[in-house]
Amino acid sequence: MSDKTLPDIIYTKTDEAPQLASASLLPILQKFLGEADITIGTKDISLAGRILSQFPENLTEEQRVNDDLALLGDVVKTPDANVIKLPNVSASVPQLVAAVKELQAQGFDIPDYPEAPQTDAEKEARKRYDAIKGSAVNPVLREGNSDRRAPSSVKAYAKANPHRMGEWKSDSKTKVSTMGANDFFSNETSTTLTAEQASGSLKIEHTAEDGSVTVLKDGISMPEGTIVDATFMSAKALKDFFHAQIADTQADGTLFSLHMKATMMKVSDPIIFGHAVVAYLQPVFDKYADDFAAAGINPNGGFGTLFAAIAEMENGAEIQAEIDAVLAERPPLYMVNSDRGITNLHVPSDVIIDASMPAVIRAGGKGWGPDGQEDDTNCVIPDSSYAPVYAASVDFCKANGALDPTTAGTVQNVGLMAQKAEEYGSHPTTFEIPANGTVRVIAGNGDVLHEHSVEAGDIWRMASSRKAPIENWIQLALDRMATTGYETIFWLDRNRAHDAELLKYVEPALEAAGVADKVKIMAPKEATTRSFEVIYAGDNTIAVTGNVLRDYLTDLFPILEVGTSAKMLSVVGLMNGGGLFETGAGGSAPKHVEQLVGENHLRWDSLGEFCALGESLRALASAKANPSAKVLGDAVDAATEKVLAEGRSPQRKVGQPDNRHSHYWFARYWAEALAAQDEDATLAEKFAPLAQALADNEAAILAELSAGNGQTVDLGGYYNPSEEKAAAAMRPSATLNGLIG
Ligand SMILES: NC(=O)C1=CN([C@@H]2O[C@H](COP(=O)(O)OP(=O)(O)OC[C@H]3O[C@@H](n4cnc5c(N)ncnc54)[C@H](OP(=O)(O)O)[C@@H]3O)[C@@H](O)[C@H]2O)C=CC1
Ligand SMILES: O=C(O)CCC(=O)C(=O)O
Ligand SMILES: [Mg+2]
Repeated sequence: MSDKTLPDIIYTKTDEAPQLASASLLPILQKFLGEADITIGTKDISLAGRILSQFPENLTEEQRVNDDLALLGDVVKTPDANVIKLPNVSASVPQLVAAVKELQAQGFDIPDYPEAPQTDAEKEARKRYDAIKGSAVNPVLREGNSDRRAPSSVKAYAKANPHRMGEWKSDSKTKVSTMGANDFFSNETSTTLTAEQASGSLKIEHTAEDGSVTVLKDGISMPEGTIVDATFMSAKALKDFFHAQIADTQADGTLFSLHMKATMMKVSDPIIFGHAVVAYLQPVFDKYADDFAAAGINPNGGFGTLFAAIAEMENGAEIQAEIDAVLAERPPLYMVNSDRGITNLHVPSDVIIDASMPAVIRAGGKGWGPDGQEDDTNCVIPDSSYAPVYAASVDFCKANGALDPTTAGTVQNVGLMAQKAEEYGSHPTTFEIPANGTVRVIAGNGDVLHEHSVEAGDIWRMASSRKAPIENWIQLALDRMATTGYETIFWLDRNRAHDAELLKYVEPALEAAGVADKVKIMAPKEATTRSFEVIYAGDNTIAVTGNVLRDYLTDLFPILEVGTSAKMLSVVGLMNGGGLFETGAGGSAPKHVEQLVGENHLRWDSLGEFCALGESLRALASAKANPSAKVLGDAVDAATEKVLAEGRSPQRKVGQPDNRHSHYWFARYWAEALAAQDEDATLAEKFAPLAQALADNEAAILAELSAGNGQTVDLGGYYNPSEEKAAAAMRPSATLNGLIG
């Protein structure tokens, strides 16, 4: 795209803590880059922005919002792309409903989210909301594979300043429980498309026991060489599993915790979550089945929406009393917030496996119980594809104690991600099966690629991985291996259908590169144990994984090694050239917003933004032959290292330095590094006075940044905060603002 209106670097506007941090950081970036005539501008991919962009006909001219996600989806396919991507909300239904309510209250005349659409208008609204829901941004922007690792400065800092780690005891009752049969892992079949099969489009058909055929999806076109998997989870087996786990947790005397990813797996996982909600309250769901049906209750939203709906029912008090009685008999639930009584089963997006399991493991196998105390927990992870990774982690820590951050090596990741690879691209082809029968995937030439006998309620899905992304991923892994010399492991299980197809690409490529004897191929469970052995010994390894493990491991290992995944370098080399620079490997930290609003302290660490910026500037330097961009980028790295070395990162408690203070120090160290370098005399001259002024005004600036500590903050909205109010809160230093402009 040669759109002259696009800035050199696009900085995304997202949600929650990263968006608040941007209100302070972006003006600094604009000032610094502006001195080198580099433009940086925003595109809005926030949840609120994405909702508003889909209902132009409901809005006034002034209220209308451009569909920036669609625009960025095109940009990332161009060789000029240079996008800094901050984490955004991947909304569950309760979050989406809350965002819609907030926007309506702000005067935007958008429709309600229709839970059970009836009219054509409701069906149309639901279709648009379904496209916004869940992980709707990352799959669009990730037109490349993922290279995530802790920068060496971050590792060095963690070794010198270790974070707190919980103690692991060998008699810990914490464990991971998984189905192991009749789940996605065990039912999977996989095949690679031949030219003939790819010549026409694929369709997915359901044939009921009475012979009636329903086309679940057709017109799916995929190129030759695409790996196509299909599988299903048996609803009956899942229900039995949850009941068995509730009993098992009771017997163990631990907390019941459910870990999945209802955001990224936006079709399958809310259904799985709903089954857990029903199982936990089974006697109530049985007794009040007719009342619940009449009230249109959908358990997939969790206890939160269930309790709210019950409160509206005539016999609501009676039902709630029965629920309380049932819960009193159940094992205690792992809590999201014990002060407010929010359990694991309240909201499907509160406990997200990539962040939640590392937190349990870092804490020494502990979760929070309803009494506000830490306890051992049964970590229930229904599907057995990746649960063994966490089981092996727990076992390793039980046997060897907690990881010691002062001596630990590192696990880097090269992840297959491009073009909606694997399960994370499967939502349009995931179905809750309406009736007993057979599901078939039929190729353009009539070949039946997959066939499964299914029962009503089973969750069936098809996923695909294209050849070009796979080849790019293998090459990226080999490049990283050559650069680092680290032990390189492809986390692939020969006994898993999909992985066996993937290995048909991987093994010949390793042979051709002459490294087949150097690279290891290990199933996820064994690869986990091996990787722990390596980092406990102080050595380093590269985990070459599929899309889901990319996600899981780039929280797991960073959180154990360096205390957070916020400080990760997260680079997506785009397949058509250009780069997407993700900031950190974590999310949008909703708890941080609560703290800012409550006591005017933002503990968000922008180190991920700093790392992404350095990479983005160097990419710009080579793409546009702009040597000043390289000088700016190298100075960013110097400043980032100094922020770490001097302990200028945000602290957790009000009264301590926060995100705003860290931005001041970053700006100052960046200006100092630019003034001190001798590659670009013009830039050095421009930044010397700014560096001086930032130093001279240190006391005034820090005092002004801290002046509002402890007060409540009005942002004018949660999903759609007022830009003026956010700027006022995040830029409280008149002195700093005067210098930055
Ligand atoms: N790339 C993306 O776009 C991603 C988006 N998400 C979205 O983020 C939201 C929250 O997800 P969740 O699973 O809770 O994960 P988060 O990463 O937002 O939160 C987990 C915890 O990690 C810590 N943390 C994360 N980032 C930072 C940071 N920069 N500075 C300091 N601490 C940090 C915080 O812990 P502490 O309590 O120690 O402060 C936080 O409470 C969801 O809406 C989810 O969909 C999630 C992952 C990736
Ligand atoms: O897109 C999302 O919802 C989450 C992405 C994520 O967790 C990751 O890429 O690490
Ligand atoms: Mg993640």
